Amino acid sequence: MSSAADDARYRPMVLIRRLFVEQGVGHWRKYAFAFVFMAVAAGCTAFSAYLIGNVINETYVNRNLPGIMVLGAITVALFALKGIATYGHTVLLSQIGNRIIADNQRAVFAKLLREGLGFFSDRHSTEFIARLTAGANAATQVINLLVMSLGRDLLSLIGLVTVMVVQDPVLSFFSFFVAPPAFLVLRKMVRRVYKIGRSQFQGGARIIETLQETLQGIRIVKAFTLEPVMRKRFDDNVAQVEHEANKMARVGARASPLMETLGGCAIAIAICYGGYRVLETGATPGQFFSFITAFLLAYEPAKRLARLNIELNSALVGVRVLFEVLDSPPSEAADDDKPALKVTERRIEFKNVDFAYRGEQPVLRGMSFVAEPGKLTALVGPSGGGKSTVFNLLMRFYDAHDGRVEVDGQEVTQVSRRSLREQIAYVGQETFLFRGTVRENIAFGKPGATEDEIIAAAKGAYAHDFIMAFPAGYETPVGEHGLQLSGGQRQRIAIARAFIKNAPIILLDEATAALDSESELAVREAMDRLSAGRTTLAIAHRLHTISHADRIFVIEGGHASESGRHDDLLAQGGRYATFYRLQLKDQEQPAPAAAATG
Ligand SMILES: Nc1ncnc2c1ncn2[C@@H]1O[C@H](COP(=O)(O)OP(=O)(O)OP(=O)(O)O)[C@@H](O)[C@H]1O
Repeated sequence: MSSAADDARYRPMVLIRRLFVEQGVGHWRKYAFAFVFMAVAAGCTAFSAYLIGNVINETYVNRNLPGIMVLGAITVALFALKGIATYGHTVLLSQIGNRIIADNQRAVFAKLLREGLGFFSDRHSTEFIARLTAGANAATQVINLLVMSLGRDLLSLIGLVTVMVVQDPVLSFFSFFVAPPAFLVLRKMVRRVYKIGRSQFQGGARIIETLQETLQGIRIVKAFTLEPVMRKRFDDNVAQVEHEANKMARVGARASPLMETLGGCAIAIAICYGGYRVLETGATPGQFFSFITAFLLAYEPAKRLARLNIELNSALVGVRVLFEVLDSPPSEAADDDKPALKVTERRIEFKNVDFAYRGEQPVLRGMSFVAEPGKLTALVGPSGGGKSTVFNLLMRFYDAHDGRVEVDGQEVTQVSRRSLREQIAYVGQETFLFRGTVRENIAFGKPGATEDEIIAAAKGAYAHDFIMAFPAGYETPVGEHGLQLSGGQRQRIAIARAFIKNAPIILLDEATAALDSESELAVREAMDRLSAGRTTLAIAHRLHTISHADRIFVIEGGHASESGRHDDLLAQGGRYATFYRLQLKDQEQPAPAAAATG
């Protein structure tokens, strides 16, 4: 729910002012040209209404054929000019609109990249997609609505009303009596439209959410035959949006009967009183027809202007959402002005670190350990013990609440995030491959990498041979989630990506958990090569994968409860020894059983 302060910050007038000041003003030259074109088009419309009077008089009163011919020629010229002017302002406004959409999309995307991990774990990713698309479009819609209304409609109205007043001031006065009641009715509808617009927007966002979630989890959806469940979810969302859209249509159209009746009254007055003046007072029929033409032509722009508030309020829902995204302070504020991390020895140390993701629930409690330079240090322990959290703090996805996380004696919070992350190569549990080719995915580790570097990295990760076996080799597309590759192949491409980064610190998070023995062996060999000579911190669930580690820390309850080499820990007969025995037993049993750690 939005607070009262937020509501004040996002009042329609505030949003409109910000839109123009922050997004519209930069395009003022194009807007000025567009206004000139709109003024020309409006002038043509008004003048054509004025000319009708002359046409009628020349035809019926003066019976002047050459005069009628001239009027015909002028009409062609007028409409051609109007066509050119309409083309001009339409193209200009579209160009400005497209630029504003693009700028907003860039701004929202840049904002998202400045957010920390906490921001994303609290929200559903599709929320951003809905905001990115709907918000950016709504900004353009609002600006164009206002520009078109003030430019095209208001200028046309001013021109046509001028013609009406020139032709018959008294009749004009009587015809305008319908305006005040029409405005009163429309005012009442605006609030309701805004409310329905918000709920319509949220429904639309949920449709995108369900769609994206289903696509991302399509394997699970199919494997668990969840199609009916997903269809029901989708149907419910679509039905809600349809319901809101119908409601919006009803409310939006509710004014029509009254507006049309009032319009009919005004036209009837014009016809009766104007006809009476022609018949009884000798006014020229040209005047009368010109007035009626101007009146009828003014009817549409007047209706559009009267409904402007409704249209605006419906579009402002999206603008508010857009500004809410852009206004919130980034949770990972830029810190490039901090000194860069200077890696000398490559020593990592956690000193009595406390941390909680949420409120009072501590995840790390007095976590202390050292990863010695150039050595393999393993973190093992039960699921939820805090192993991945150690990585999160080391890469500064989150900051420790107490204690120190140091690299070569420098506290990580005192150096810039960029310089810290540049020194770390990370291979995660889930291998994420970006849309693109194998080559591009490896090169993400080092933008601008040469062909030789890419091949060397792939060879280092034992990936070169299988990549070359693909018909397209390094140019093989790997799809949005790398679906065409096996788990082991994806892992090795991820390791190649870490290889090419050539960072002094390596973080490996349970990279072999999902692999069969053969793939696991290949990936382990690749990881061993990657680790050689670098400081490596590895999270492992299957203890045999790190039995050769230089030092193993058992992480339990948010701190390191035991540490030592594999053999020493076994000899100690503590928690590590228990885990190890349990895992051995699991492996001996034919039925799959849950590993004791993780
Ligand atoms: N983003 C988050 N927000 C809130 N709580 C979190 C978040 N990430 C992890 N936690 C919680 O922190 C605790 C430690 O999680 P962590 O992922 O560090 O454990 P782990 O030892 O790596 O577990 P696993 O072996 O299962 O991967 C868990 O209780 C988990 O629920």
